[in-house]
Parts: sequence; structure tokens; C-alpha cells
Amino acid sequence: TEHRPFERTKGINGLEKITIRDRRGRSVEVYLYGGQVTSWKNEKGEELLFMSTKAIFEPPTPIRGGIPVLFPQYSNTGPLPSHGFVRQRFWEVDANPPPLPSHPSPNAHVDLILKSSPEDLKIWPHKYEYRLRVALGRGGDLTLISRVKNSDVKPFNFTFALHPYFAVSDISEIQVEGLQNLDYLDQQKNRTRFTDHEKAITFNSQLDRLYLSTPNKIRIVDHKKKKTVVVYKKGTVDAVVWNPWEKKVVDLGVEDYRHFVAVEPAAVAKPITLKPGQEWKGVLQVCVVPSRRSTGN
Ligand SMILES: O=P(O)(O)OC[C@H]1O[C@H](O)[C@H](O)[C@@H](O)[C@@H]1O
Repeated sequence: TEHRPFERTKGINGLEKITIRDRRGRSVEVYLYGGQVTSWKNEKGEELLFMSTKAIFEPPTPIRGGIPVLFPQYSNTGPLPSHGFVRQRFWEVDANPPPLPSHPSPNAHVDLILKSSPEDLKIWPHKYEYRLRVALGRGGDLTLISRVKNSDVKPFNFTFALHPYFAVSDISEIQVEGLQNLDYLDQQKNRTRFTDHEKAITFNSQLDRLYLSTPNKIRIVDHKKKKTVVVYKKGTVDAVVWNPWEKKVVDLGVEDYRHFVAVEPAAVAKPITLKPGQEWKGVLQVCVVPSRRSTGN
């Protein structure tokens, strides 16, 4: 197999970004700021992720779009700033990542690493190493492999989510499938617990739910595009589904909410515990396929 090296260039406001491409012209961009994927294009050059028309590429503001990494705290579920701090840190390219035996080296990929800094240890006193592999698979799928290692002498807990903003034709034309009959915490109602009895999630106002103990596969069916985004996750039992609708978000254009949905692999209800030296691995794999005529299971 041919190994394709990544490109390292300056992106918006001079922030460094990595671009990986495969031989069919698909590409993925990752900013070192946040270790954040900001673009994923198919062989036709179509963008599959959403980026806010008002995104601010200026640290310490988090970038509104793509795939933010939320660690070591999801949302306001603990004492840290909301969604933790690694989306506001400068990651580095990891030239020598430990092998990933169950994921044979894809031809286009990059490995990033973030370690606890002395300043971060003041707000979260746990030494860790977060390794992130971003890869384009043979079928054009996008894979993010997260590995968090406890490099400290005492155990720690964390909560986590990857927050992909998936591009959709129109929020009114999509449905999210695979979460029926599950319990969720409604994040607009102080995380009150409900059971979802609908066949699929549709959107006609703000929605912010933390689904508990979900299957590994969730689908975003886009009726207008006739495409389905298949979200496959491993290592995280929960999933967040979010669209802000009319809610004011400063770095989001007024009509932007129409063009994305966030479906997030998450570990929130039961924080992940790591003993010294122990490592946790989480995988997010996404592909876009033509919608089937019947969208049932
Ligand atoms: O504005 P942010 O800090 O990036 O958070 C954006 C959103 O992230 C998640 O999807 C949460 O469930 C939402 O409650 C939150 O509004």
C-alpha cells in the first residue's frame, strides 16, 4: 500500500493545519489548535462537515464547526470550563505513535498528541497523554481514534465527547435513527430523564439530548440529499444529539442551524476511570452512503 504523507500549512489567521488526501481526491483538514478536524471532502470535493459562517479562528475561542474534542469534561457536568479545555489547546504532530494493531495503517492519516501542561495541571491535576489519529479509510470513511493514557501516579476520571457538526441539506429534511426506545437526559430541562418513543428524531425546534447506553450505530438520513451519514462509535456508551435552532449562539450565522446536526459519541453518565498507566480507546467512524428506500432498521 502507498503511504501518503500529510501536508502541513498555515490556515486561517496563520493557524497551522494538516491536510491528508487519498489518491481519489478525498481530503481531511485538521487544525493543531484544538486537534480539530475542520473539513472532510469526498471525491467530488463536497464538504461533509459543517463550519459556521461566523467561526472565529482565534485562540482561546473554540472553533465553531468540524469536530471539536471535548475532554476531560463534557459540557457543564463538572467544575471545569464547559466542554473541558483541549479544544482550546495547541496539539502537536505525533511522529512516533504507539502501534494500533486493530487498525492497520490507513494510507492517509495523521497522528496528533496533547499532554497535560503545567498550567492545565493547576485546573485539572492529572497527567495524561491524549493521542488522536485522524484517518481516511479506503472507502472514503473518516475515522478518529482517541487514546487517553493515564501517565500519572493516581487514578483519574473523565467525561468526553467528540462533537461533529455534520453538514445536512436542511435540518427540516433529516431524521436521526437508531435511538428509539432509549432513555435520554433532556439538557434543556436540567437533564431530566425521558424515554424516546418516536421512531426517529426529527427537528422543528431546539433539541439537546444526552441519550444513554446507545447502540454503536446511529444514522442521519437526509431525505433531500438522499444520503445517509452512518455514525459508528466504539468505547463510548452515550450519544448527544444537538441542534440549537433559534437559540442565540454568537459565532453562528442566523440561518446556520439549518445546515448541521451534531451527533456526538459521548461518555458522560458513567465517567471513564483510568488507573496509572492504563489507556482508554474510543473510535468514531463516519461514512456517507446513498439512502435506502426504506429507512427502517
Ligand atoms: O457552545 P459550545 O460550548 O461549543 O457547546 C455547544 C453544544 O454542545 C453540546 O452539543 C451540548 O449538548 C449543547 O448543550 C451545547 O450547546
